[in-house]
Amino acid sequence: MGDETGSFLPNRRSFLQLAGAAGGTALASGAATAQSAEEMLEDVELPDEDERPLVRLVQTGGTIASTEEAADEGYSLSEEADAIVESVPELEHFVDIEIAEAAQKGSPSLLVEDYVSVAKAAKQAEEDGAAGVIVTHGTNTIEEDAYFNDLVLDLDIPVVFVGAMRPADAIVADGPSNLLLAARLVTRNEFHLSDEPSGVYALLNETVHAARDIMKSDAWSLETFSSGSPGPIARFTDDEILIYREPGSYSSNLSDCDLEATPEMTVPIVATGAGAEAPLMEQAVNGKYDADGFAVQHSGRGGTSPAISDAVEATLDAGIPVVSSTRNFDGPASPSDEEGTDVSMEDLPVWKARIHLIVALTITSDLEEIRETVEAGKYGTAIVPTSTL
Ligand SMILES: NC(=O)CC[C@H](N)C(=O)O
Repeated sequence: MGDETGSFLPNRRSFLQLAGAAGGTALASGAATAQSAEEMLEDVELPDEDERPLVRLVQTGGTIASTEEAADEGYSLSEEADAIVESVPELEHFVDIEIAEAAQKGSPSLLVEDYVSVAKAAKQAEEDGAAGVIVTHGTNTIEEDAYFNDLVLDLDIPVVFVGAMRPADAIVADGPSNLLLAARLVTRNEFHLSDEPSGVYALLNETVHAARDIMKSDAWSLETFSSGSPGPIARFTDDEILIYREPGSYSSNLSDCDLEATPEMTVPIVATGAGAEAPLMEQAVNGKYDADGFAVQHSGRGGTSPAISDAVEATLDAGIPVVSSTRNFDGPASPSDEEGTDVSMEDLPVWKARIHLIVALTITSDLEEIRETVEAGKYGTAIVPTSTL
């Protein structure tokens, strides 16, 4: 791709002007308002039709694909993908958008097999010569699907998950501008890496996060995505994209996993709390429940209720892998201990630790090797081991 690829797309200011000219960005914007946007486009330098980069849009459900009518169903009713693209009539002048559907569901209803469908659609997009992939997604579990894809994919093109906190027909919908910025992102050279995976990202509210680090932090606010201490990868201003961290993948590369086997893995989450118990672990130890592994949410740097501690020990003795994360929003769980009886999932929340274990278990069920798959990621750098301080 040439150096100028990114410049085909309007900057934030001209996008806002265009959106204003289009009479807002609701799905309902009709022909008359689109015509005003056409007038605005006369002042912008447009690429020739055959120079527009191909971008594959993989659609799932969520608020970005819903109208206010669907509020009672938790914004899980999907609008057709072309309606979402039409809500940004300016887009087609800059990129050639092709639509692929993965799963028409709100994100809490998505299954691991749906994550596999997204991964396959992204691989197909690369094979078809796309410059990048945009996945429209509900924000509730966007971080799990994005992390899964970051683990299993090894693509030359970037994949960016976009969501919205306001439905498509809200007075100030955020989906359309997120979609436009996602198109800008995936066509930028900085996000096309040649010697390592180009990475999976999540974009909301003009900010770009690494799939490994992103977490939804607020159930209502537009500014809900947070990467905690590692911080976002980039953000858009009127004229620029400001890049704070090297683009690329921050996850371990587990693209040698058995993708088709991931939906078959059973990995329950066990969360600690005062007097909390772990009946599923006990059943797994007694052969009454078939689990491939467990993801345990500790308190602080590490520590569970006595019943969970006992159940973890018995589960590990039974040869069933257990990984440990912290319920704290930021900062890692304590490093794995030297006896190899624990796999620390660094700062991954337990729901992402579970996704990691699901993918890793298709490669190995050896605890030490699972630990290596975690440590192969790019979470921070411990320059002085704590034990030497
Ligand atoms: N803002 C959203 O997208 C959240 C609700 C939505 N149902 C989801 O799939 O996550």
